[in-house]
Formats: sequence, structure tokens, C-alpha cells
Amino acid sequence: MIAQFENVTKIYRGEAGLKSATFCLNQGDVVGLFGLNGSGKTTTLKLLSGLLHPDRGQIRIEGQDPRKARDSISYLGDKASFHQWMTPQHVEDFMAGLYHQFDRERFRTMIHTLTVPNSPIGQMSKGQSQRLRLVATMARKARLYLLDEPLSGIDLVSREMIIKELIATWDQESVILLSTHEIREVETFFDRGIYLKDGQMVGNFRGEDLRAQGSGFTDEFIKINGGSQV
Ligand SMILES: Nc1ncnc2c1ncn2[C@@H]1O[C@H](COP(=O)(O)OP(=O)(O)OP(=O)(O)O)[C@@H](O)[C@H]1O
Repeated sequence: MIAQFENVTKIYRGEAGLKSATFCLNQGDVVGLFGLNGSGKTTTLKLLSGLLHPDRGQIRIEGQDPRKARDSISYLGDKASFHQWMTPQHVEDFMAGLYHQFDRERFRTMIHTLTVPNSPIGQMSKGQSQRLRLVATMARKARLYLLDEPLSGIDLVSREMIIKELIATWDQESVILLSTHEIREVETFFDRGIYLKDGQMVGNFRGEDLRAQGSGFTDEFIKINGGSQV
């Protein structure tokens, strides 16, 4: 087991953003974190990354507090992380300077396969700069990859290709936790899905169990959220 999230509650100004959530993340799994806007996905990812601290409960990454496990965690947040003037080469040098476990070769391979242009970020489209941020996050050697909405701004046709490439170049010695509400095009890539609704964890299913019942991650999402997929 890589990560353990036990009875975790996060309170924002008297209101619970996340209530008593419990789950484990195991090596080799690609796990989806599914929920509507405001359901608690970003809160969960920030808690695992050590950016937020729980008000109740316990989080362990390989037995340690997330704040002490920073080298094991690679986090793609919702905020832009690089300057507008930076090209992929600048990003590569910056990341390699910051993290000794940065794999330049993997970075270059993914830049090529995800067709990130060789131009400054300020001249890239939203989807192109999002691809670059995703590549930079995944080229770090880590045990836990936390990807907050990595498919946002990526066109419908490219989403499947991007997830496919991401998994094809992944060594499977870690776990990927990926939040999205765009499940349909990529649902076959998830081993497990964790569902959040109004800050509560309302489901934790293995893909193979759902398929054995003739269901899938999208079907469960629709069941849980009353027919709405954002
Ligand atoms: N900094 C904050 N201060 C106060 N409330 C917050 C803060 N961050 C999140 N919340 C609240 O916590 C709840 C969960 O928010 P969170 O950002 O985790 O949801 P989400 O599932 O990531 O949503 P989205 O899909 O819109 O990104 C929401 O009700 C939100 O309003």
C-alpha cells in the first residue's frame, strides 16, 4: 500500500469540505476521483499532497505524514506552475534542477508523443500548456502522482490518446490518482474509482467488479449524481 487516508475530515470556515473519508491507494493502480463541482476532489488531492492538513483523521504516504513525504509525491494542481516565457526546454531544466529524481528522457519522449510545441508557454494554447504541465508532473520519479483535472482544456479527441500515452510510459511502481468529471472517454484506463458527493465518499469500486455486473465508472457516476455528468 502506498497511501492511506483514514477517517479524514477537512473543515473550511466551519463547513466540512470533506467528511470522514477512508480509502487506500495501492501500487500499480490508476484511480479515478470522481465527483461534481464542489464535491471535495481538490480538497482530497491537496490533503494527500500535504498542502492542506486534516482537521480529523490520519493520512500516511508510505507510512509518513505527507509533509515529510514530499519527494514521493508529484502533484499537478489547478494553478499555473511555470512562467509564460518558459519553453519545454526551460521547464525541463527547471524541473531537473528542483528534483534530482527528474527523468529528462521520459520528459522528452512525452513532449514528443503529446505533441507539445517548442515555443514559450505564453504562445501555447490552453490545452498545449496543460499537456506540458502534465508531462512535467509525470516525468518526476514519484510513488504517488496526484493529478487534479489533468484533462481540463484538452479536446475530446486527444483525451484518450493522452491517458494512453501516460500509462504506456509509466513504470507502474507508483499509483496515479486522477480527478476528472470527463470519465466517459477514458473510463477503461481506471483500475478503481472513488466517488465523492457533497464532501462525502459515496463509492469506491474496482473496474473489474463493475464490469462483471455489466456496469462501468460512467454508469455509476450517473447513478450517484442523478443523471448529471458535468
Ligand atoms: N479555501 C476554501 N475556503 C472555503 N471553502 C472551500 C475552500 N476550498 C474548497 N472549499 C469548499 O469545499 C468544498 C469542496 O471543494 P473542492 O474544491 O474540494 O471541490 P472539487 O470537487 O474539487 O470541485 P471542482 O470540480 O469545482 O474543482 C466546496 O463546497 C468548496 O466550496
